[in-house]
Amino acid sequence: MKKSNIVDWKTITEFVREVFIKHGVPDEDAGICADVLLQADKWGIESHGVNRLKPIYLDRIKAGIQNPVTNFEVIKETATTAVVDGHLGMGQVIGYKAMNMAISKAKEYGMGMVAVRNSTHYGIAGYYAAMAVNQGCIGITGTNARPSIAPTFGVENMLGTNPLTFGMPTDEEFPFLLDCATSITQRGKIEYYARIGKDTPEGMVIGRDGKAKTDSKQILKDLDNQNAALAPLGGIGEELAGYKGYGYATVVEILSAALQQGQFLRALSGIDKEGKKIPMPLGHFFIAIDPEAFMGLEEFKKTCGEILRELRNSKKAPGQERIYTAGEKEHLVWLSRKESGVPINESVQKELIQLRNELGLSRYVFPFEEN
Ligand SMILES: NC(=O)c1ccc[n+]([C@@H]2O[C@H](COP(=O)([O-])OP(=O)(O)OC[C@H]3O[C@@H](n4cnc5c(N)ncnc54)[C@H](O)[C@@H]3O)[C@@H](O)[C@H]2O)c1
Ligand SMILES: O=C(O)C[C@H](O)C(=O)O
Repeated sequence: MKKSNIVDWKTITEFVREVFIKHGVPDEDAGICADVLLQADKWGIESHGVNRLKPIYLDRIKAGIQNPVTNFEVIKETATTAVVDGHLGMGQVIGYKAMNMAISKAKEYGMGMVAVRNSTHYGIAGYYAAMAVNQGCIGITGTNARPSIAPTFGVENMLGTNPLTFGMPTDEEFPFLLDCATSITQRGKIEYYARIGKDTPEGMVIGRDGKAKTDSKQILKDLDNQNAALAPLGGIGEELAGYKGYGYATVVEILSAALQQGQFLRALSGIDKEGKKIPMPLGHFFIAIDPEAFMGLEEFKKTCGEILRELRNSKKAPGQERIYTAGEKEHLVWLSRKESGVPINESVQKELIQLRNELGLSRYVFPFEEN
């Protein structure tokens, strides 16, 4: 077998699924968790893919701060809304079920919204928005997260990197899918930089002294010790309108916590006064809107497509050959990876081999191993 850092989709999906099962996640749920995790890699979002299998999900299950078995409890419901308690189960399973609930309500009543409490990290927000799009709906979702972003004029990491994510069906091959944090960068990207030995670009992270921080490994420690904070979208201070990112991160924090009366801001640090790891009961929200309840799905798709095409066809900046719309680059990455698989960096390769050996999954031989 020729050595390669690329693992085909079937192998990596089965492996990740089995690893979740070995950690106590029931079969069907393990399939959902693997699907959400690997969708990140399919779209080229390395920060939230297989990179995070061990450090986020397995380590948290092992530390007893996240339950492998998900108890999805609907605690309040109307025709168009619901509040769900996830009981610290698997965030991906909770997110999947909650968005499905919002979609069913939208299909029946035009709109549906589900607020979730006591959840855990749900991975890429775009997965859930895309679920709605695949059912012919507009999908909107957000989540709070452990404290990372400093408010404008502050240096304390207070807000999560809080993605605010929108998916829209169009008449094109791929949807409009705007899926990003409300900070310039997010923790997963800094983790990825640390894995591949890269500094974090200046302007994304500040220390308590207000000065830039760029050492990726150190930033991750400092975020936990409250000695670093991420800049909101727009950056530090008011000059490039960082208060807009700060404002949107706050919107996500409010919608994630206040509708379901859950924890927020520093209460989600996941670390107690003695430095011990504790659960971070996260909140999410999921909204589905059925364009059929307005002027019709086909009409919506057509107008949406026209807007996107007009944007892409507008005049390019000097030296630029192409204008993209949100979701397009991810679609292109998928097309380029579809037949091959996921590239795995050396640091993650070691983790996968170690997991395989520890869990007795000897039937998996990865293409990056020595023969
Ligand atoms: N669960 C959590 O707590 C959490 C928190 C933060 C982020 N995340 C996830 O992390 C992932 C990455 O977030 P990020 O902030 O690093 O995203 P990012 O900065 O890479 O931005 C990605 C978005 O920008 C669009 N985009 C990129 N280049 C573009 C261009 N030239 N023109 C038009 N659109 C363009 C992409 O299509 C995509 O929608 C997301 O999936 C997000 O949901 C999760
Ligand atoms: O890591 C987190 O706590 C949230 C998010 O996934 C991020 O990468 O910032």
